[in-house]
Formats: sequence, structure tokens, C-alpha cells
Amino acid sequence: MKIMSILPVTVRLLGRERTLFHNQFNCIFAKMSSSSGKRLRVLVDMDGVIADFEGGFLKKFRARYPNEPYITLEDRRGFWVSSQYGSLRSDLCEKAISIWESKDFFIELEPIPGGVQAVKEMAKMENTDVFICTSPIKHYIHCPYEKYAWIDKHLGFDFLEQIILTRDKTVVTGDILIDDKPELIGVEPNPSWEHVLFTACHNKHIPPSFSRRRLLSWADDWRGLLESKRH
Ligand SMILES: Cc1cn([C@H]2C[C@H](OP(=O)(O)O)[C@@H](CO)O2)c(=O)[nH]c1=O
Ligand SMILES: [Mg+2]
Repeated sequence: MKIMSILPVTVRLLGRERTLFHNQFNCIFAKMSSSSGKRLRVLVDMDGVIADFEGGFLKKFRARYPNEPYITLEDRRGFWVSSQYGSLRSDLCEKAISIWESKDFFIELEPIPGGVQAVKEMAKMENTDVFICTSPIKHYIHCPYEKYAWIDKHLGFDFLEQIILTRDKTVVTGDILIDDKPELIGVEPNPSWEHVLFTACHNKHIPPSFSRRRLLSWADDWRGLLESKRH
């Protein structure tokens, strides 16, 4: 229910009659419905979930350093690309970093199959709020701008309202966070969301765990996952 009228509304709140203008009413109503668990808040990570960071990295690394060794996506292990390249040969760590610090790296990432469609669909579901919750790299000259530009390009201008840029996802509240990073740590020891691990080349070897669910891809049952959080 949303009140669009500019007329004030009289409601009984905490035993007292109050006159509220429509924006105050809508604000209180939104809070009531979220605390009663009616609306589902879904946080969707960007790189590795809807934007193909790993594929984009490998393509550009091979193009810029054609004579250097590289790690196939099949052989990727561990979240940080630069760590695995650094263990291959120490100078490759910096060369790897030079790729995602370059202009156009983030905007040119290909969408992960099914991701954009799934996000658009879940955003249209009743009682569902979807946010893109993504961490920018600290080399900030291109990345934050390009993340916004990517969302505009693939999800549309209105979706810019739904972006949460943060280096610490534990302080963001939500019911579910779909993210490819195995360890999400920050200042909040008990985040409100359930972390559902999105399968990526770097985490596919992590053994299954009873305490953490996975989404294998966007062809997996993400609708069922959302439904399971509504009860
Ligand atoms: C350095 C690095 C960054 N990233 C992504 C994760 C973050 O985006 P996201 O939160 O959208 O997944 C962003 C900054 O670290 O870049 C990787 O996925 N692998 C890496 O090795
Ligand atoms: Mg990610």
C-alpha cells in the first residue's frame, strides 16, 4: 500500500492519534512491512555474480602480456587473482593488478549468463527489493564510475537507485547476499543476511558445507532460494 495523496492521513500509532503527511506515512509503512518480514531484501554481488571479472581479466591479461604464463579458469584457486599469479612468479602479481586498475576494465566486463535477466525478474517480484552490493577497488579513478556505467548499460538507468558501493558488506542489512567471495568479513560479526555462495571458477573446489548454501549458476533455482527466505 502506498499513499500518493497530498492530503494528511490520521492514524492511531502507539495508542495515540497522529496526523501524518503521505511521505511520513509511506516511510513508517515501509518500516512496518520490512520488520514484519513481508518484504524480502536481496543483495546481489556484481563481480563474479553478474559481471564476469575472471573471464575479463584473463582475456586482457593474455592480450597485454602475450609472452607471460597465465592461469586457465579451470586452474584458478583462491579468491584473489593476484595472489595466485604472484605464486606462479612474483612479478606477475603486479602485472595482474595492472589489468583491473586500467581504464575500461570494469565497464567492458561481459555479463555472466542469466544474471542480468534474473536480477530484472527478481526486481519485478512482489514484496522484493533488490540491491547490487559491490565493493570498488581502492584504485578509484575508474572503478566506481565504471560500475555505475555497467549497471546503467545492462540493467538500466533506474537501477542506479539500487547500487550499494561498500568495502564492508557486513554493515549492509538484507535477507540474503548472493556473492562469490567465500569469506565476507567486516566490522559486523553477525550480518543480517544469509550468504549464499555463487559458484565461480575460484571457489568451485571448496567442499560443500551444511551451513552455507550455494547457487551453482543463474540456471540454478534462484527463485526457490528467494521463496525459502520468505517463510
Ligand atoms: C582483486 C580482485 C577483485 N575482485 C572483485 C571483487 C570486488 O567486486 P564485487 O564486490 O562486485 O565482487 C571488486 C573489488 O575487490 O573486484 C575479484 O573478484 N577478484 C580479485 O582478485
Ligand atoms: Mg564478487
